[in-house]
Amino acid sequence: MIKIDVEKELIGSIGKMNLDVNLQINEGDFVALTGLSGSGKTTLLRILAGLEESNSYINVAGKVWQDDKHFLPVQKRQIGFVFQDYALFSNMSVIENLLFVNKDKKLALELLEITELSKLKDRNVTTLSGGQKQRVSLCRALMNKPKLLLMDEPLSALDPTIRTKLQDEILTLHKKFKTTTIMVSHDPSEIYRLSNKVIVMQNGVVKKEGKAKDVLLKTSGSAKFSFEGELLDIVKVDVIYIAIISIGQQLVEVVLSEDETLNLKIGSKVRVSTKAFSPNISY
Ligand SMILES: Nc1ncnc2c1ncn2[C@@H]1O[C@H](COP(=O)(O)OP(=O)(O)OP(=O)(O)O)[C@@H](O)[C@H]1O
Repeated sequence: MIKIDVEKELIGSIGKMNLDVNLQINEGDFVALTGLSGSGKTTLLRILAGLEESNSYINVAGKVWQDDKHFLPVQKRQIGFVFQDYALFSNMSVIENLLFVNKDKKLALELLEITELSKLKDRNVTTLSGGQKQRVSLCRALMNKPKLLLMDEPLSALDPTIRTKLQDEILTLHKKFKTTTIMVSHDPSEIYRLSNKVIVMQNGVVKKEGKAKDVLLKTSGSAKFSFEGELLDIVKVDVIYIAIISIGQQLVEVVLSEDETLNLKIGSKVRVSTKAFSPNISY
């Protein structure tokens, strides 16, 4: 069990903001941390890692990492950290990056095998693609068998195909090593696939907590499905109008009557939903 009671006064974009988070996380949980920009997600990870001062109580598997008398420094907190920008040692090869953390060559080779990096093990990390670098970073974070793996938007710089592949590898590694994980993500499909618990932060506090299907799904009533997107354009074709909406990586067209176009503004967020097979659009 991981018990966290974090307090810190932050200076937010509209003035002072209290980061005030009280959580219990079970060992082996995969927690997704989400919420608007500036809500305190990265600061929470940094506090857990011991990179930031705060008034906090942090207890991991019965060991106090931090309370009003103790402050375990970052190198003693058995954590693995994966950042968006990889943070690899650029003068080293793939395997050297891993062995720098821990000399366990058997574990290093096993991690490289799972993430399909075995053939690249002697390559300098600067010659790798973004997806390969992030795999190395993930393997390196697991080399000291952390009690807690912290990942701050690890896949957000990668293109969608590579991203899905890395999600699969993260899942495989999580099943094998059962490392308790907290991952910051803004991507609902990623959160749904990976996590067994979602925490939504807003202005420094936990706004919602629960399983992805209870926290993230917005379909309600008789709506069969529903997507959020951005209205890019409305094009007139003969007597009808077609709204062009970007949803994730896709462009979607929805036919509208002239009346329906009146309240829509190009650039605004819209929701495309369907009841039975008749799509409608609301804003
Ligand atoms: N050490 C600090 N002292 C005071 N304020 C801070 C400190 N660190 C961060 N902040 C402020 O706290 C707020 C939360 O920042 P944080 O980076 O944790 O947000 P976030 O939810 O991770 O945002 P994003 O999704 O954009 O990365 C920001 O307004 C930031 O300026």
